[in-house]
Parts: sequence; structure tokens; C-alpha cells
Amino acid sequence: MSDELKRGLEGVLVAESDLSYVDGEVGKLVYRGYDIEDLARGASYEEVLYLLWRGSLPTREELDAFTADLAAERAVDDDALDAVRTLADAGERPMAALRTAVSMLSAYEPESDADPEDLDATLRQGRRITAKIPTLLAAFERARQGEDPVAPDPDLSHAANFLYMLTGTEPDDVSAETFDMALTLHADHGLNASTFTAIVIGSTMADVYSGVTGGIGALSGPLHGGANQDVMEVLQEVDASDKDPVQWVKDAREEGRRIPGFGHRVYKVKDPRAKILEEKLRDLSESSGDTKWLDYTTAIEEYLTEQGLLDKGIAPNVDFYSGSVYDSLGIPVDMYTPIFAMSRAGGWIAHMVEYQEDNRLIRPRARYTGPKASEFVPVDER
Ligand SMILES: CC(=O)SCCNC(=O)CCNC(=O)[C@H](O)C(C)(C)COP(=O)(O)OP(=O)(O)OC[C@H]1O[C@@H](n2cnc3c(N)ncnc32)[C@H](O)[C@@H]1OP(=O)(O)O
Ligand SMILES: O=C([O-])CC(=O)C(=O)O
Repeated sequence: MSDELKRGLEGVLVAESDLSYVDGEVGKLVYRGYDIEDLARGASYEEVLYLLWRGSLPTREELDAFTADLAAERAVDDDALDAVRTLADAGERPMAALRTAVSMLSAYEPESDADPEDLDATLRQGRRITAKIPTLLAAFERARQGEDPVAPDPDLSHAANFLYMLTGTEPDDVSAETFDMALTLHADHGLNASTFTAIVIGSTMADVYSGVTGGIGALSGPLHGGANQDVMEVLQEVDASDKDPVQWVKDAREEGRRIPGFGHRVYKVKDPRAKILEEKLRDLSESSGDTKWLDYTTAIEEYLTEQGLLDKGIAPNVDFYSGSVYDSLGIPVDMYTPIFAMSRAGGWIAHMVEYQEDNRLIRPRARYTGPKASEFVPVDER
């Protein structure tokens, strides 16, 4: 037993996985060997889910059947929709509302008695969760706006249907494709904090609802998925102030603040997903003629590069550009992290099942630094 302490489990190997590989030195990400750029540009989110859950890219026929099965699971029980409305009325934050709502979904799971070792049943449960998360999120956002939920349309893709349920209007092709690409980019990323949370939960042979609920909790933090909202809030703060973005960053650095959307535990160069989203933002900004967020993010990145941050391995991560892209789709800022969860649920489920195929309870240890022999004194004598 080694006594070497690895804070934050940095670099510690805890599992084998065929799902995704992150090369942080060169900025490369693959899902089952396929480069993220090829998948983002050429595959739908449904294809990526199939790849992650079934092990290979689907044929057209397989994809059609898979897409139909997923779409057939989108409807959410009325009681769960009522609960979502209650959470919205109570002013709950969207990630917390999603965490509660996903946990509640298990009450309506038709295979809730399945043997935990029946991983086909786990995958079917995971499919139900993945299909229903967009329905929950859209209903939550509409409830906040005082609107009724929009029923899912089984003829629309996972991405297009979410935008449709959010706004009540079928999205145009550019919006649907952009959103689909964002879902693909966020679907999996090795043993990031939320995926690790999900597999720790899965390693007790707990059910997939528990794993996804835990994953949502872990993703919500500002050091992880919550950073996409923080980035947009910074951009909005800059916009509302009399500062330019560079001045804002200078002040923030002087105050010792971290810049959201920069830095990564694995990437020491720019995140390949950030590159793809930046390009997307450039296209969208140029075609709309509104380049404000692009100008701000570019100015911040250029300034931090001049300041040598990139040389120190602190580079833009996926969260730096995603928010600006979502803004162009008219999505409210505090829904950005829930959208990340909508996509990453696919990765959490894939990792839980893969881990459970050769399960070993995850149970590390802490170096004990407390006293070893304190004398107990009864409460009334202390
Ligand atoms: C989807 C995702 O989860 S991507 C990550 C999203 N999170 C963010 O964007 C939040 C901002 N970034 C961060 O807080 C960090 O970069 C993390 C948490 C993502 C990774 O951090 P770690 O691997 O733990 O690196 P650590 O915290 O040790 O930082 C190393 C050094 O870089 C600095 N640094 C890291 N990120 C930043 C940043 N965003 N801005 C300024 N400095 C930073 C730290 O201050 C530290 O400097 P020091 O050695 O002089 O003290
Ligand atoms: O890998 C990580 O640590 C964080 C991340 O980028 C992700 O989860 O997508």
C-alpha cells in the first residue's frame, strides 16, 4: 500500500476505459478513437450516444431505430412536470432543479426492480433519463416564464426537439445543427469530476438514477461545468460596466481572481472543443452581424496570451466559448450548465455501465492527521 498522497487524485489511474481519450499536451480528444472534430462536424448527438453506449458508430438502419427508441421515451409523467413547476415557482436554481427532477424520475421507472447486474436494463434506464432531461429542462424554463410545457415532437432530433420544447417554435437548421454540435462536444471527457462521481456511485452497484443525480451535483460547481455560466456573466458584467474586457481581466487578476473558462486539469494547451466552438461563434457572429461576445472573448484570450498564461498551460477550456454560442440561440444564461448536463448524461451512463462490467468498489483512503487516542469525557462533564 503506497503512502504517496495525490491531492485531487491528479494523474491517478483508477480504471480502464474505451470511451474517450484526452491528450492534454497536444489538445486532442477522441471518443472511441474518433476525433472530436470529425464527430462534431459529421455525427449527430444520437450517433455519438450510440457510439458511447453500444461501442461502434451505427449504420443508417441502426441509427433510425435507436433515434426512434430514444424519442419514444421523451414524455415525462405529469406529477414530475408538476414538481418541476413547483421548483420553478420556488425560485430553485436550474441545476438544483434538474438534480431533484432526475432523482424523482426514478419513481416512474418501469424497470425499477431490475437486477443491478443487468446492464442492458441499466442502459435502457439510462436511455429514459437521457430522453427525459430535455423535457424536464424545457418545462422548468417555460414554468419560470409562466408558460405551459410544450409536448415533445418525436419527429425532431434530440437537439431540435429541446429547442422546440423551450421556445414552442421549431428551430431553423443552423440553430438545430449548432446545438447538436454543442451536445456532441460535451458528451464525454474521460474521468472528469462528474463522471468520476457517477462511477463512484455506480461502483456500489447503485442505480443509474443515483449516478446521474450525483453527476449533476458535481457538474454544477464553478470549477467544472458551472464555469460556462460564469463566463457569460463576466461578459455581461463587462458589457454593463464602463470597462473594456482587457481592463476587467487586469482588475480581476490584480484581485487574485481566476478567469472562468481558463485552465484545465488535463489540457495544457487550448481545449480542442473550445477551438471548434470559437469557430462556430465566429460563423454565427459574422452571419448575424453581432460580434460583441466574439470581440470580448477574443480580447480576453489575446490579453491573457500576451501575459504568458497560455505558456503556463492555462488556456481556454470548453466553457470559454460555449456560453456565447448558446446566447446566439437565445438560451438563458443559467440554463447553460443544465445543457452541459443534458449532454454529459450520455457519458455518465456509458462510464457507469462500462465500469460495472468489471466492477470494483471504489474506496480510496485519506491519510489520517487527527489525534489517535483522545480521552472521552461525557457531555455534562465537558
Ligand atoms: C468542463 C470543465 O470542467 S473545464 C474547467 C472549467 N472551470 C473553469 O474554467 C474555472 C477556472 N479554472 C480553474 O479553476 C482551474 O483551471 C481548474 C479547476 C479547471 C483546474 O485547476 P487545477 O488543475 O486544479 O490547477 P490549479 O488550481 O492547481 O492551478 C494551477 C495554477 O494555475 C492558476 N490558474 C488555474 N486556472 C486559472 C484561471 N482560470 N485563471 C487564473 N489562474 C488560473 C492557479 O492559480 C495556479 O497558479 P499557482 O500555481 O501560481 O498557484
Ligand atoms: O475533463 C475535465 O476535467 C473537465 C472537462 O473538461 C469536462 O468534463 O468536459
